Amino acid sequence: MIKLRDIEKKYPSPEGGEITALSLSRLDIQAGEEIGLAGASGTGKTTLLNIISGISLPSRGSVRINEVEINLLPEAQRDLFRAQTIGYVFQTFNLIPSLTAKENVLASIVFGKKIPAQAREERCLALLKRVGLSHRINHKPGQLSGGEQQRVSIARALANRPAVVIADEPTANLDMKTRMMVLELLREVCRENTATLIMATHDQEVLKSLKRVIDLEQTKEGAKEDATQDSMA
Ligand SMILES: Nc1ncnc2c1ncn2[C@@H]1O[C@H](COP(=O)(O)OP(=O)(O)OP(=O)(O)O)[C@@H](O)[C@H]1O
Repeated sequence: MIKLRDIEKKYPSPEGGEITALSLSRLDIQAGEEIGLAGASGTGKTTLLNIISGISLPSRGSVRINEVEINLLPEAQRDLFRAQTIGYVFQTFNLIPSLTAKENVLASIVFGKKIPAQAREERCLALLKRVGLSHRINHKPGQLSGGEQQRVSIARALANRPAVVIADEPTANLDMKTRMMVLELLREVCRENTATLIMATHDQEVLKSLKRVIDLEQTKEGAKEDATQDSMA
């Protein structure tokens, strides 16, 4: 359901010339898969997540999600497609500081779907309950722990019942105990919603627990031309 072909992402270098942030000949991801993205700092993990989600466009190549070539969509349509299809869990949570946990989740429901206000509210409360935060719905991000904020951001990412959940280092800012709990929660809720999960991480324990890992370091060095080859960790 996700197909990437001949992807290249270049950025202008501050010193002049260009930086190739990502070069990937082919990547296919099936619906419902759980994928880990590995590779040292700077190998292009965030770049790839941003390209899959349509946050940024590749310099070359095509990105198809459910047969829609998102890199060809005008920006407004691409934004709507992303809001309806993709849930993004950011490393730094990216919650709106002035809104409560419930309002943060509510704010991310796409109004284009014409969901009645009461149903929206019920969905938010159900998601916050699912992530174990029924007792914190009126807390603002500054009144929540790191693990709690990350759980709000998971609830928010799922608010539109996305087909694809993208998580960029979802456990990086959490302590050891919270890390595995947040990770398991993320995987469980994706399974319940039959959502595809794509997760960039440096965490070797997390990578070991995943069936399919794509190592961008290897693709970058040319050791592995085809990133669809899996590494069973
Ligand atoms: N806007 C930009 N302009 C110029 N270079 C950029 C830009 N964004 C990223 N890069 C470069 O592209 C490369 C890939 O960056 P990216 O953030 O995707 O790496 P990453 O694998 O996610 O790293 P990390 O594990 O440290 O988060 C890096 O070398 C980075 O310096």
